[in-house]
Amino acid sequence: MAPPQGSRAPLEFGGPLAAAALMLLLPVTMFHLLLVARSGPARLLGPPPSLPGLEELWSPWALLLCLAWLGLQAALYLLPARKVAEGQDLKDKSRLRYPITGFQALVLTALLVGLGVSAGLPLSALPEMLLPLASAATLTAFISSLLLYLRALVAPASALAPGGNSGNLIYDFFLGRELNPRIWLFDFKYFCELRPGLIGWVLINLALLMQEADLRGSPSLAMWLVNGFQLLYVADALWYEEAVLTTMDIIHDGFGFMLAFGDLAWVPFTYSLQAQFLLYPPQPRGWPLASFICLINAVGYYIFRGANSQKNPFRNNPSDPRVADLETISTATGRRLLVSGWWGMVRHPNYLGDLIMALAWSLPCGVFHLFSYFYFLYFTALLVHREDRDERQCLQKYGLAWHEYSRRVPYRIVPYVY
Ligand SMILES: NC(=O)C1=CN([C@@H]2O[C@H](COP(=O)(O)OP(=O)(O)OC[C@H]3O[C@@H](n4cnc5c(N)ncnc54)[C@H](OP(=O)(O)O)[C@@H]3O)[C@@H](O)[C@H]2O)C=CC1
Ligand SMILES: CC(C)CCC[C@@H](C)[C@H]1CC=C2C3=C(CC[C@@]21C)[C@@]1(C)CC[C@H](O)C[C@@H]1CC3
Repeated sequence: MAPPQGSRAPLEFGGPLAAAALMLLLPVTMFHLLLVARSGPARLLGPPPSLPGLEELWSPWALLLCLAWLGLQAALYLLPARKVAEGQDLKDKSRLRYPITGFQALVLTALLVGLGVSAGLPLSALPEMLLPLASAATLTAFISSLLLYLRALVAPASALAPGGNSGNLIYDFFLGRELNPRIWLFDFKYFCELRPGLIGWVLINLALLMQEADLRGSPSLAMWLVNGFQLLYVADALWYEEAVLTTMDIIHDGFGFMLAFGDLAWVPFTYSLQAQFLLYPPQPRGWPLASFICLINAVGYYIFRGANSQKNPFRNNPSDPRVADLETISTATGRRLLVSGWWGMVRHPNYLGDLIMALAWSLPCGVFHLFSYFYFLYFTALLVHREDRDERQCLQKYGLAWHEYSRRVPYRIVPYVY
């Protein structure tokens, strides 16, 4: 991992002013999207048709529901694990241990929700509560970030993240100071990255599907497609949960407002926008078009999974038989870089697959509404920026070897384009 840099680390995300602007803009954008989504046909640009009153934005019940959800997911996290995985080497060469219970949590949540619905739980009423739930999640993210910031004040220097410790309060609050805040096996960042937000996202999607069934007699084909594609994505992330231990969020970034808000509020409430959109103008889709969209999603998934299933086993054990035949280059750190297979096509093949899937999730909503392409546009910007950050971190880690890799694999995300 990157050496400790503290206040000497170059500022990312445009520095303190941009961090302050993002802390305001991200929640505002999320509420804008939620407001226009329910006023169908949803328009991305321009003001929402009506502004909500305070009673529509805030409810103590929504806060209670949000906390109960976090409590349930925390309890599922702590269930006996099928495996306890080790993270990457820390600064002191030690490794943290992480329970692998994500997929189990998804299945148990599905069982509990199934039991609840059959006992009369009105899941299709959930979409009516999205605004107050988003407010509760945003408040929870702000308070958690504050507590995390305070906790970092007494953390040893070795526990701090390479970025996020500039000395500027706003910037450090945004990026997060402590790398792996945890109490024993309960790792707050790892927990938030995968559980409450991702599982919450598919639950909101399901509630929207049920609401559409209530409204129109049965869910539309477009709604089934969006639910199916996104469930596959979330189930995949939880099935391959261990892979998140090699992402930059876990090995490089501290846990601050960016990830707390991203995980707890942004993911469930904006990643479900396509399903929210589909509730209003009915989107009749025939099977030929649906099959074509499924094909696009399958291609994206094939690249995404193929690339991640080469890099993750390779990082855990370079002699793993699944990747032992791939060509590599050595680096001065002793770690090697893959230069063949998916990682010989572009330098971020997993991002390419992810973007193709993002497109497939918007297509069921038609091609005339920019709103349903919000996720695709945001995600393109996020991944281009993330790739650029990763590129700089890899250049710092691997120096000449990274130059050599970039020479042999000149394109970053899209072959012959970028
Ligand atoms: N849906 C969403 O909102 C988001 C989804 N994602 C997805 O999450 C997944 C993880 O993303 P992310 O952590 O950003 O990126 P990666 O999983 O691609 O990890 C980047 C790291 O991989 C290692 N690496 C890079 N090139 C090579 C190579 N040629 N051979 C071996 N190792 C290499 C480097 O770390 P090192 O060498 O130190 O191991 C680098 O820092 C991706 O599939 C991405 O699409 C990501 C962000 C948001
Ligand atoms: C609010 C800001 C605009 C930025 C927030 C970013 C976060 C939403 C994302 C940062 C990295 C993420 C990853 C995932 C979800 C989104 C966030 C948290 C995955 C868990 C999605 C599923 C993949 O299989 C793994 C991803 C790891 C990174």
